[in-house]
Amino acid sequence: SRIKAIKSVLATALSAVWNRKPRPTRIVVTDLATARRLLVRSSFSNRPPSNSPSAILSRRRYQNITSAPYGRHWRAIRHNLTSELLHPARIHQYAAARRRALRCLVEDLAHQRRMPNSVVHAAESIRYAMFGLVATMCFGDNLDGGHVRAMADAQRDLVRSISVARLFAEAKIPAVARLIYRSKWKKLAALRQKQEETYLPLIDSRCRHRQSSSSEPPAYVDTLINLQVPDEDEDDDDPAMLAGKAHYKPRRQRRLSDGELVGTCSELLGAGTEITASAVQWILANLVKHPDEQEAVRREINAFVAADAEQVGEEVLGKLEYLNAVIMEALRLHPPTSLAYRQVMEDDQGIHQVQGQRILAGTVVYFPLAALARAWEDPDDFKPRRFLASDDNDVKMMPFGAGRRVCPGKDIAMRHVSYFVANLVREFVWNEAHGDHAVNLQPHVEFFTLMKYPLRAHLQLARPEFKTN
Ligand code: HEM
Repeated sequence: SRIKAIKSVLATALSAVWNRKPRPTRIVVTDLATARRLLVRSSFSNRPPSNSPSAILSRRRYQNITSAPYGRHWRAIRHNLTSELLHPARIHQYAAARRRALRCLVEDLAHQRRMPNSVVHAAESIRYAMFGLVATMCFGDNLDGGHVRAMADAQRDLVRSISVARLFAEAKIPAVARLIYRSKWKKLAALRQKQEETYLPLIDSRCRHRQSSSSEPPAYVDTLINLQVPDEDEDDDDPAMLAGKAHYKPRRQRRLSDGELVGTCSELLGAGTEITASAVQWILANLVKHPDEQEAVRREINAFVAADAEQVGEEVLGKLEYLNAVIMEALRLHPPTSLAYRQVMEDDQGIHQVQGQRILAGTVVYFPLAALARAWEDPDDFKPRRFLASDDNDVKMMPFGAGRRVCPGKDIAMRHVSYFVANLVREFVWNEAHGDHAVNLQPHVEFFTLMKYPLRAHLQLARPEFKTN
């Protein structure tokens, strides 16, 4: 154990002295108007190199939409997502999958509430339901339940390992860092390996039996398998490309490699599950803390949905103004992605000044989304009504970011969040549990902003005359 201790002291000293890269200048923007002005500029279209496990392990060869530098590859994979899976005309095609996921979740919660101590562990149940739904959108129907759970666990382990990946990302000489932190590197590589082993058979089987039935909506993987992306090695000197012209066609194209396919699917599962499930939890947690607001949401739903209807249908969601106000207020107070950030690119319109400081190309600029959403009266209070009074131009927040890198999943995220919250409030009265199980609104900020103490509550059937389970 003494040798171990000496090794660990040596490792810390070594990494402190010569293994850290010099950091670029960093600036935090805390004023919403400035944030909006900057984020829509073309020079604010890039993020710093990604520190995700997949990017680090592939020595930044596997890029997904979030990690890809602004350019042709990013444009191709982002356009594929927004014009295929997330196209507004496609959203309804996954309604059956949403309904199935909701039914399983309601049954699970109803089952838990009948257990002896009756405290429902809602956080994990919501996350698994959301994961099953997004996995269907990603890989198609007919997924085996055990396989989905294995993927969900692998995904969570990868999210948890982000701080470890950062250690290697920040190393000046990566080979030395890999030597010093050999066991951490091995663990990281094993996680990624496990992910590949669970995803690749699904991708392969999709290649062989694509869209087994014509009624099945296309899966994300189908679009990725067919996707042609510009060849990395091609020169970036085409004038049409440089001018961002729509007719630009790269000379050489290629398909995504297996590693890129896994990384891009993992991005959809991560964004579609962790962030959305976290948003649902924050909303329900606030409704537990504010039973009067919860009752107002339920009253609104019951005014639009027949008492014996199986569910709050998706066609009703747009009419539920109070529910929407509650969702916006929770996103304002607890944006599940707490930070947007950019690495400034060269700009032909000159140098920016922010808060009296010159921003040069290469500077990393942070936009803390929760702090930017405080320009309201009583900013710490949960007051959904403020959104009933404001029109779109008046909405002083941006939980989905802004500019070219704005969240492409905004519409589907709002659909999933409102559908799940509406139905969960219609089925159950969410009451505060006591002692250690009481709702605690403290955040845990990592890659996403999760609840530090996952949501637990006492659930009571809201319409006992109609059997939930
Ligand atoms: C409530 C749920 C969600 C919230 C609050 C959220 C928020 C965000 C934010 C703040 C960003 C960074 C934007 C910026 O830098 O300006 C982002 C990026 C992104 N989001 Fe979401 N998101 C959510 C759900 C989703 C879903 C469901 C998907 C996929 C279906 C998704 C896919 C992405 C992707 C791919 C990016 C990177 C975009 C790029 O770099 O071009 N998000 N999201």
